Amino acid sequence: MPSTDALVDHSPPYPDGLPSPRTPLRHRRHGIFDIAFEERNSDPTLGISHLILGWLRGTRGNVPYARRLCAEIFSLAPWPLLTYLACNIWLSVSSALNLFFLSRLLNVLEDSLSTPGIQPEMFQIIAEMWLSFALISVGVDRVFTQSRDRIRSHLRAHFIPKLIDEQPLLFPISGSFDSEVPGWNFVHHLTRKMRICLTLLSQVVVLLYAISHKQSPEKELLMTFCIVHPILRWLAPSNGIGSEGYVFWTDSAPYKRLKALYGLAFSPQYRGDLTLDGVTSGLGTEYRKTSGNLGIVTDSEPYPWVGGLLRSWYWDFLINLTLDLPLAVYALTLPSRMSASSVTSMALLQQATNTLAISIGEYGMDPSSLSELFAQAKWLYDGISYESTTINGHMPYPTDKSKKSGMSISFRNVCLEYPGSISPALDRVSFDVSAGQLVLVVGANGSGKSSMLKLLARLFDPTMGEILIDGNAVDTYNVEQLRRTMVFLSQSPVIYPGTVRDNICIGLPHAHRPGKGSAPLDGACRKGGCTDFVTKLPNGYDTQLAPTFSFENDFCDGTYGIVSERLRQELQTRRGRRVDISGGQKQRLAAARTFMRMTDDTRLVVVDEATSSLDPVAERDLLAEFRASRNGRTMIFVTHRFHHLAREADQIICMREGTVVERGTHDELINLDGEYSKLYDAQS
Ligand SMILES: Nc1ncnc2c1ncn2[C@@H]1O[C@H](COP(=O)(O)OP(=O)(O)OP(=O)(O)O)[C@@H](O)[C@H]1O
Repeated sequence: MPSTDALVDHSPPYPDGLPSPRTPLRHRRHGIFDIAFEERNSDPTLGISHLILGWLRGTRGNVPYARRLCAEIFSLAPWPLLTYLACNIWLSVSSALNLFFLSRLLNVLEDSLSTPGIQPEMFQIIAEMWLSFALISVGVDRVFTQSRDRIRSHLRAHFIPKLIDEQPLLFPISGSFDSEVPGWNFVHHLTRKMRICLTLLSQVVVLLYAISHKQSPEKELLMTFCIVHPILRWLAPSNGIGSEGYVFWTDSAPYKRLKALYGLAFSPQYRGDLTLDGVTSGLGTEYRKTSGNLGIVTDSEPYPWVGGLLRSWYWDFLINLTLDLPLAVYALTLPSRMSASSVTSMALLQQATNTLAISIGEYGMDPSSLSELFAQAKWLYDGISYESTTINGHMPYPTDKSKKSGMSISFRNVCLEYPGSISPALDRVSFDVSAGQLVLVVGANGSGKSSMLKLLARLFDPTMGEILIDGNAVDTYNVEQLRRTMVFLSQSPVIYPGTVRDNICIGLPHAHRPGKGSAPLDGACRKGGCTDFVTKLPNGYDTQLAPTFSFENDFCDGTYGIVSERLRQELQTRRGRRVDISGGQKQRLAAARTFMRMTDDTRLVVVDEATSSLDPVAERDLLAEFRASRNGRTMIFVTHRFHHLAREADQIICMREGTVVERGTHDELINLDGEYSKLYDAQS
């Protein structure tokens, strides 16, 4: 298998520290959806001790990372962090405090009912405290947001550059961080856990306090009934699905088709092509027909809050029943003792029980376990200290900087198999390219031309065989230095989010970045054939080609609520206009980028089918510019339209199905009447 970081997903298959699932998967059906989940702890005799032991075993290894992250965050932003924690503590206990004041107020009310006209100062104190409490809550809310944003800014500024500096193209970021601000998820969920626990604790204390201060004989009974609901809610067994997470999918063809039709009808990106493809009507009819095929089914996605998914119906029934138990018992069994005061007390107790139930529900919904959070801390430090698995040699390249020459390349029985593919992309490929040669690589689609060239830049390593550069195995050289001497213009050039200037100068060290209107930038632009269209852009080199940021996501597209047309236009002007450029212009811009990167150290230039969108004149001019910049460098062209390069090439490598079938000059190959002559004739 090719040993390459770009190919191999290094993110842990299962979060470090979590027990690796050994039990078989269980499946359930929910409407048109299939659900799969892992059943943990199927042996009931192992019980809770097994769970705790498993948790400890899984988490222990990551505790040092979590501790290190906590310490690092504290040293980065001590005051914002302390403020954030203090706010969290306040917000945790505020609902309990609220209840406490309410209970005190009701007690005073009760007392004043039995002894009219007393305790006006008590009323005043409670009212003042209540008001201050409300005011403090407003303040805390704002300070909470500010401290949160400060911590996030510190984390972003601290961790992202560290992660980016460590071989950004190779580190498998996706799957390891679920936040744009590394470390934030850890802080957020850890404090959330603390908050939920504190909330629960304070609410239980207030509830017990409220009950214990009642001077009624049924106190114990009440206390029991108030606690039954939360306890039941906590302990009610789930049917296995909710305990660790689950995946769901559907095989329903009509449902998938409905989704696709919806996407076609409402996604602006398809509009133009749909019209060109003649799909201007009939989508509605198709939708109606498919909808009929699907029928009336349960198609709400099986999220945990969907009724009946997590617990059996009788547990849900019991939980609901116990919610109103205190009031029901009070009303049914003790009617003789009911008074106005006991009704208000009951209302209070009921509210306390409900709040507690909500908090417990929130605890149950908290998706991240501590072990996952600790594993996230480990991922972060793994990312920072990430070392590429690509073998990095110690030999500098070029070995002799003063000698300006091209790169000599040899492939010896090179094979490449992409992970998961059924046939090799390259099968025992061998050839030699001398320094300074102009080489043409030709062959049908999928014959392995691009794969072969990517091996030179060590985007992948061969599965078998050997590649030599200037007579030495490619992995004896320092990868970075080797790559710096190669310039690639690829088949589908990417336009990066940024300005025209950013796009041409990307990859240049900051010190070498040209200023406004500098000669190297103008030169690269001219050689790439983009001077004309760039000068016509609204801001020339500084035209933004794609937005550098976007807040368009599932929740928000820069608007909130129902906005007027005037507001939309305001947003449009403020957001800045995105300039779209054509496919050919993109190729020209990418070519300019390639010329910009050519320096005295460049030993190899690879142009991989990079002129497919250019008009014939632009293609001819661009290839002429490349040839003019040869200057002793080795140059490899991959192209399907090669007749005007064929005679000039020192060597033509002709490929078919991952192997080199013919190799030589044009004159040698054309008379063979083989693959090459077939391809050549097809162009004429
Ligand atoms: N990243 C990849 N993962 C898996 N398979 C790949 C990958 N890239 C290429 N392939 C497969 O490898 C084979 C060779 O592809 P390659 O792109 O090298 O051919 P090509 O000669 O450059 O084709 P074209 O002329 O269409 O550009 C193809 O079968 C392709 O499907």
